[in-house]
Formats: sequence, C-alpha cells, structure tokens
Amino acid sequence: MDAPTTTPGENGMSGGDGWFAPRKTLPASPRDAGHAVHESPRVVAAPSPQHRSAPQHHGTAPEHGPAQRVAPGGEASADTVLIRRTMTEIGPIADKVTSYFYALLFIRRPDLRALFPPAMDTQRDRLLKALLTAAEHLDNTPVLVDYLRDLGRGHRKYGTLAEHYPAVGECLIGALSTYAPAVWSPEMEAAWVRAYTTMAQVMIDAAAADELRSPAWWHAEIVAHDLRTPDVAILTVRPDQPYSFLAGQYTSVETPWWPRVWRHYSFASAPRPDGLLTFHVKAVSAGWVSNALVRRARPGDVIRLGPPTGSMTVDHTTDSGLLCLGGGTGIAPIRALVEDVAERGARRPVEVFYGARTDRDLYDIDTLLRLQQSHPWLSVRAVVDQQARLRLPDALRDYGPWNEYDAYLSGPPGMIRSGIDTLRDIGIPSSRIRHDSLEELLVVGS
Ligand SMILES: NC(=O)C1=CN([C@@H]2O[C@H](COP(=O)(O)OP(=O)(O)OC[C@H]3O[C@@H](n4cnc5c(N)ncnc54)[C@H](O)[C@@H]3O)[C@@H](O)[C@H]2O)C=CC1
Repeated sequence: MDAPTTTPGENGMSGGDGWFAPRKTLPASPRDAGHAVHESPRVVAAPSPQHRSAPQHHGTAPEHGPAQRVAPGGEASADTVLIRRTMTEIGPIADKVTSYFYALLFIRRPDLRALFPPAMDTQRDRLLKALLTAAEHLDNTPVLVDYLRDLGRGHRKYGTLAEHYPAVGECLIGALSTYAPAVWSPEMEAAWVRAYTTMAQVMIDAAAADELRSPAWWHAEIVAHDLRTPDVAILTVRPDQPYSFLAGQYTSVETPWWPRVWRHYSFASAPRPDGLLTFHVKAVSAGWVSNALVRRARPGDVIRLGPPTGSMTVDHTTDSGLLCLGGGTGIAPIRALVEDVAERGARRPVEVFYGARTDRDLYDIDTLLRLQQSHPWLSVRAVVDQQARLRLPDALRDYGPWNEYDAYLSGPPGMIRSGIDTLRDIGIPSSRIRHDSLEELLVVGS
C-alpha cells in the first residue's frame, strides 16, 4: 500500500481550513507565546534523567509548552501514552509511512512540492526523526518547546508558511491512521490532533517572532577555499548581512548545485570582527553537499546559510575547565570554543583531545598547536588511531582528574556515544557533558 488511496476529506479530515487551522499572527506579548491552543493549565513533568543534563539554549527559557495533559508525578500523560503507542506501531514500517505521507501531501498540495529537494531520501528520514524526537519529549515541556522553536525558525529558509501547517497535519494523520489501524481510534486521533496543533503553533509563533529579527536565510560568498587533505576543505565565507551566532553552534548550508538540499556544519571560529565565517567540510561518499563544497566550490561562489542553532556553547558564568574531544572534522566547533575562551581573556584550563584515524587526518593540528603556544591555559593532545594504545575517548583515562571540568564532545556519532560512556565512567556527571544532538549529527556533513 505505497500509493496514496485517500482523497481530501477522508479519514474524518477536513480540507485546509479544518481542525488544524493555526493562528497566524504573533501573540500580543512573548508571555502569550504558545498559549493560544492550551485548554488546561501548564503542568511540567520532571525531565527524564537522560535530558536533565541537556544544556539550555542561549535564548530565553521556554515558558509554555505543548501536550499539557500530564499525569501527576511526572508519569506520561494520556496523550503521550497514546502517541507513543502509534510510534511503536509504525516504527518497523517508518519508511512506508513517510513515503505515504509525502505522496498524500504532494497530491493534495502540489504547490508544496517546490519547497522540498528533488530527491527526498534524507527529507524522509528527517520527518521521522523530528516526529520521534517530539514524541519522545512530549511530556518534557522545556526540551520540546526549545526543539520546536528551533524547528519553526529553521523552516523559514524552506519557505514554510503558517498556512502550510494544516495540510501537513492532515496528511500526517492520514498516513498514521492508514499504517497503524490496529491502534487507531477516535481517542488516538484526538490525541494526535491536540499534539500536532499545539506543536505547530509553537513552530509558527517562533517563525513569526524570528521574522521580526532575522532574514529567513543568508547568502554567503566563498572568499577562501583551502583544501587541507584530498577530502577535507576549510571554507571561509562572507554573509551578505550581519550573522550573529555563538561559538559551538552550527548552521545549515545549501549549495547552488543541489538546490533545497541543506546540510549542517559547525562554525569553526568564534564570531570575528570582520564577520567572516569558517566551516570544515569532509567529502563523504554519496554526500552531495559535502562533495560539492570540497571538490567544486571556489571563491566567488555563493551559498545559502540557515539560522544558527545548537547549544554546545561555553557557560561563561563559571570558571570550570573545559575538556574538549574533537574527532575528525568534529574539531571545528572545538576550535571555535577555544577561540571563545581566549577572547574572553579568562584563564580557564582548556584540554583538547583531537582524534583522527591517521596523521594525515589531523588537518588542523598546526593551528591548534599555535594557539597552545600563545595560551598557557590550553593543552592540545592528538590521538591517532594508528599509533594510539587507546581510541580517542578512552585515551582520557590516562589523564585527569576531570571532576572540575565541563566536557564538550564533537565528532562521529559513535565517538560521541562512547565518549559519553567514558566520561560518565570517569566521574563527570551528565549535567556537565555537552554535545550536539545525535539526530542532527546523522546528517551533519553528508
Ligand atoms: N564538519 C563539521 O562541522 C562537524 C562534523 N561533525 C561530525 O564529525 C564526524 C567527522 O567524521 P570524520 O572526520 O570522518 O571522523 P573519523 O571517522 O575519521 O573519526 C574521527 C575520530 O573519531 C574516532 N571514532 C570514530 N568512531 C568512533 C567510535 N565508534 N568510538 C570511538 N571513537 C570513534 C576515531 O577513532 C577518530 O579518532 C562526522 O560524523 C561529522 O558529522 C561534528 C560536528 C561538526
């Protein structure tokens, strides 16, 4: 059943003006943000241990959140239980559900096809990951609201408008109800409608607020292209308008050769007075964007950038040391963090472990060693797989103690996972470990 068989209005769904119609205007004050669709008072469940450590975004703390039907004592709310039941049901057939969802959407709203890339492979993955992430955090209001606000802001660059959300919601429910018939019921549908409507409103409000402050995207001219290894290039770009971000964050990049295909890259420098931005890009197999940026891009080419995002930033309210692990091109944001500490003039110890498979892959070691020479508080150690007794995260065990340090991890997802285990094992609490979202990393740099 891969082809859509429903037509608009089936599955109890109305047309574009149906029950998903969102409020399009900005709330009167920031305190009203996200409130419009709530019927019950705000109740925030205790964050799960896994997320208690999640660093806060640098913006204002979220005040309101979706999915307010939270049971007392931090148990999952009735809606969350229902929604997770659907997710369990569709998990094994997720590919089919997402294909069906997009087929429904493009049949009902052919005009929306132009917002998506010609090839939909990664896009399919992303929808599912966004859904799973939202479902996972449904009762964890601050985390979910942060996530949705980022998602709403990030969707501006695709040309997403408030009026698109009803169609997306209806097709999503159409796909879920078709592929989860065993668990689907009027209650299940009502839970999804409530959750989607509220989540969509948070995204719409975040996008509307962002529109008052920032462009939807920036054009940026490549001003330098430095091929450091046959596969790794360092690109320096000049945005056409001021671009403000924090060291440790990342953004999305679109090349002229693959329109509407966006990939994430971290800023490899702290904000500079000349406004230039730097990215480290490794060409990976089947990576359209990364291959274009490494092998095809030249000074003078113009790329597009989305807004900055990510919370792997330095907490300047403490003077704890920074323990930084950068694997491969994951060293990019670590270098930005080092520059950030240097610019503040703080004498906090910063210990960088730079992991690579071979000597040749340590493409940025010279810069880091130069920084080490001029900053006595900085120590840089290279861990090369071919020579090391221990792989990158395990190498930490030979040094320390690390109990006065905040840890920053950046690199391949496997390295981050084993890094988290090692750090916990050597006594660094989760609340002091920072890294980018693993979901995002799966498409970083491809
Ligand atoms: N370009 C950028 O701005 C950023 C890139 N990244 C991510 O960094 C990664 C860089 O890839 P490559 O340069 O090819 O790195 P790589 O695969 O060559 O590995 C770099 C280091 O990580 C270690 N490592 C890899 N897998 C491991 C595992 N499962 N357990 C323990 N250690 C492991 C290796 O031993 C090596 O020391 C990509 O996944 C990219 O998405 C992350 C943040 C920013």
